[in-house]
Amino acid sequence: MFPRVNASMDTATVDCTTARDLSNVLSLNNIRQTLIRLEDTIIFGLIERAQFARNSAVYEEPGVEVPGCSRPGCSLLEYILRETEQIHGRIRRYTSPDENAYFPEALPSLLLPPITYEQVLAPCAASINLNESILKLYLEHLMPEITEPGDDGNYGSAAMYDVMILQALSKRIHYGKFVAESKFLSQTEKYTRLIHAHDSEGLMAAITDAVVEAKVIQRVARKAAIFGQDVGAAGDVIVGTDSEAAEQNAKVRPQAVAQLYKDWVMPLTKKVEVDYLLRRLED
Ligand SMILES: C=C(O[C@@H]1C=C(C(=O)O)C=C[C@H]1O)C(=O)O
Repeated sequence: MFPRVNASMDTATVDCTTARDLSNVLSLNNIRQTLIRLEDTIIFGLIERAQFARNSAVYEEPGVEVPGCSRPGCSLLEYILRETEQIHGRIRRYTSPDENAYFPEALPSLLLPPITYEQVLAPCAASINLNESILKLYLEHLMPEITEPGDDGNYGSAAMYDVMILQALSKRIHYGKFVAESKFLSQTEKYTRLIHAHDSEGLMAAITDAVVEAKVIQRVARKAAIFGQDVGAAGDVIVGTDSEAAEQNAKVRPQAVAQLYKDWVMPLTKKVEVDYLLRRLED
């Protein structure tokens, strides 16, 4: 996805990186397209997770017994998340500037030769990681909102979808670094002034686009209603998309997804943007 300098040994192999023009990577339109695509991943993940009960045992410490976990007494979710990062880490996932690990201190050595990426972001980007807040938001707010209370024993499936959603949320929210860089480049003087004045509120106001935010909220609610429909072989929609039917029958409530974006996803994305900008001029 991001431009790389030395294609190293595996140019012909499948990787998430393809050479692209830098101005393309930082065009706000392209960044917005990526954010829109990530909405699909997040909503499909929520739909998958919502078919299972809350299954609190997955999150308790210690809940389900996981003898192999590197931290004694850790939850099943932590175990699956850590182990997933071990596998993905070996194939360079967390060397890409658009990926952030939940356990960055525990990343494994690489199995594939390293990639040198184009320096798209300022150096501070590497140390901005809001995953702790994302995990907290997921467990305390999102999980109770999208799942029915109870225990259906599907611990593995629940944890697997939790990991998928957590990774997608993390990518979406940390994409704020690219949004911020793009906005900084398009109005460098204005942002430089705010950065020198350490004006977080001014930066927050400058990056905020209320019209875009309103569209995001409307779009994700609509997507949740559409993706949650059952479609017959002839293309007939079995569950209606009018708002009442959608709320009642949807696999994940459209309003819950809209609320998630309004209260958490966009505010955290903007926090990433402001954190990045405050440090944008550091060496
Ligand atoms: C992503 C942008 O920046 C900000 C963050 C948004 C978001 O998280 O979706 C939306 C609008 C802006 O307030 C943008 O302008 O497109």
